[in-house]
Amino acid sequence: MTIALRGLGVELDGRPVLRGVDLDVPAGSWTAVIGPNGAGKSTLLLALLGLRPGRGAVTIGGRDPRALRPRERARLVAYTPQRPQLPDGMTVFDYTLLGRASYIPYLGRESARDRAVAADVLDRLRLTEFAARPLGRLSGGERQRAVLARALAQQAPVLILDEPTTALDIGHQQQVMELVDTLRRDDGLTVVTTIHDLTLAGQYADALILLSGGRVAASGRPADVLTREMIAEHFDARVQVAEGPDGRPILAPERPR
Ligand SMILES: Nc1ncnc2c1ncn2[C@@H]1O[C@H](COP(=O)(O)OP(=O)(O)OP(=O)(O)O)[C@@H](O)[C@H]1O
Repeated sequence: MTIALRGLGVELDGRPVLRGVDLDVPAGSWTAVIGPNGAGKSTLLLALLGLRPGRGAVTIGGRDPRALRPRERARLVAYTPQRPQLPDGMTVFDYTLLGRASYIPYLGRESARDRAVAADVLDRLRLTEFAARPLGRLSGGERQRAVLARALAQQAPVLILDEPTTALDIGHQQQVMELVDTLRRDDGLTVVTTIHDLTLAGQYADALILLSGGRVAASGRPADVLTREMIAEHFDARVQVAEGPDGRPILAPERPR
């Protein structure tokens, strides 16, 4: 499902946070939104969901998400926020089932299929052993995977993830990114994610969009965006950029001498 933004502008508290942002995400591709703290990345994702009013046009599969009812939106787009509020007393399984809410009739109960989908997602995220555990008794990384489980249970064709790997160790980072990529390839999901780990972004995304000061500073293939000069200019960081085995860039921080 294609996603398009044209001339997006968002103001918060009377201050421009995004200005003139254009974005095209082809169906079945993965775009990573990168940029320094405060650049507007999370705001961009909320605008894609139709949850941040602003100027310009937003379409997902040709439809304006701002015009959708919550149930319709939930079937079209699954979203994980950067800092989700979790009901600490709820079990991981019941929380994952919340992802099925848009399929459950009003005043109805979840079906056997809803429970099967939730169980399958927990299995794929290696969370089955935590299914009966309340969310308040999970580690930070386990909580983050539970949030992803709820989103994947929605089985929406578009997945929008705000910093999905921040609390994860390197093994779980790889596992989550691989799972998302498998879903993209096998089920044709369209993925947009913010991510601070630039090497990880470059390894998985088809395209990067670099936001800086609310504007698009660069966009394109990872090797074209993740250059030493771009990182210095927009992140004020010194890095070495090496070419990985598949031609994708690998960044290593370099201490100033
Ligand atoms: N609800 C809000 N009201 C007012 N200003 C906001 C609000 N949310 C974000 N901002 C401001 O908008 C700018 C962009 O914020 P945003 O969260 O989109 O940045 P980000 O690129 O996701 O940052 P980070 O990497 O730190 O998560 C920041 O200057 C932030 O202070």
